[in-house]
Amino acid sequence: MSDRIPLMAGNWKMNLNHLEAIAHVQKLAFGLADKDYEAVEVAVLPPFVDLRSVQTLVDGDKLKIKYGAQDISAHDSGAYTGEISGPMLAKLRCAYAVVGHSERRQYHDETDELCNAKVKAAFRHDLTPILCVGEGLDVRKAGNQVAHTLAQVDGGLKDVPAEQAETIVIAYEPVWAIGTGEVATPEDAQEVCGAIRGRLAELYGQEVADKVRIQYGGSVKSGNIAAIMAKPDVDGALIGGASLDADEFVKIVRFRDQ
Ligand SMILES: O=C[C@H](O)COP(=O)(O)O
Repeated sequence: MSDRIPLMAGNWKMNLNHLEAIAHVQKLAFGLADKDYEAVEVAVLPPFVDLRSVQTLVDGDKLKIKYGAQDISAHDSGAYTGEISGPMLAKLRCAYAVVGHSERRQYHDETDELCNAKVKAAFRHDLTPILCVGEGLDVRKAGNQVAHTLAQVDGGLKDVPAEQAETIVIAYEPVWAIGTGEVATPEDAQEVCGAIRGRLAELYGQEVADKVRIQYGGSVKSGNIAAIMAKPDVDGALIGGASLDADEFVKIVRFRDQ
């Protein structure tokens, strides 16, 4: 039995302004106010402009909800218009920074090389990267999902030492299942999450591989989370659309109640 603590992270994407963010986190806090969820770590990943509001609420009310950013610059400062740096996120006491979400790879041409630089930038500032990997529909149809995803893992972790790698979170998100309602089967999720852990063992040894949390992402809802979480190599979920509904997100966090 794994002692990895599941991580349920809500990726709000480009939704909820800073006022809506406050109302939303208050609803989550209310829904998670008892002790039942303590064995699950809960995080929200709001747009950058919401982070200060979320920080103020979490600090002020001593909430256990963690928060992080949806992206991070590979650079620490300088003439990079529009970018947000690791030191800025660390100053806001972010716990996490998402790296290489498929929407960044698709719409902003983010490569494995850039993702690797962002992973290192996050570690430089004590932020935990959530490295997103996963195949598109064409790759899945060709049956190459494992090789494709492991190449992204290799690229993202290049020259990352074991003591950092053991703290990373990897999110397996088959692109064809994101926002489509098309959820991967628990077996699909396990196939690739298990392969990712196997690759981590090859790269860093089994002890490190056993510490890394691997999430599944793609049309997760309260109705399918329990079956996905029953798989041995799935340690949580990266939740998009369903995380915008506070009641639904709380139900996902409480997957063990089902
Ligand atoms: O980061 C979250 C994923 O892209 C999944 O999004 P979704 O739950 O809306 O399918």
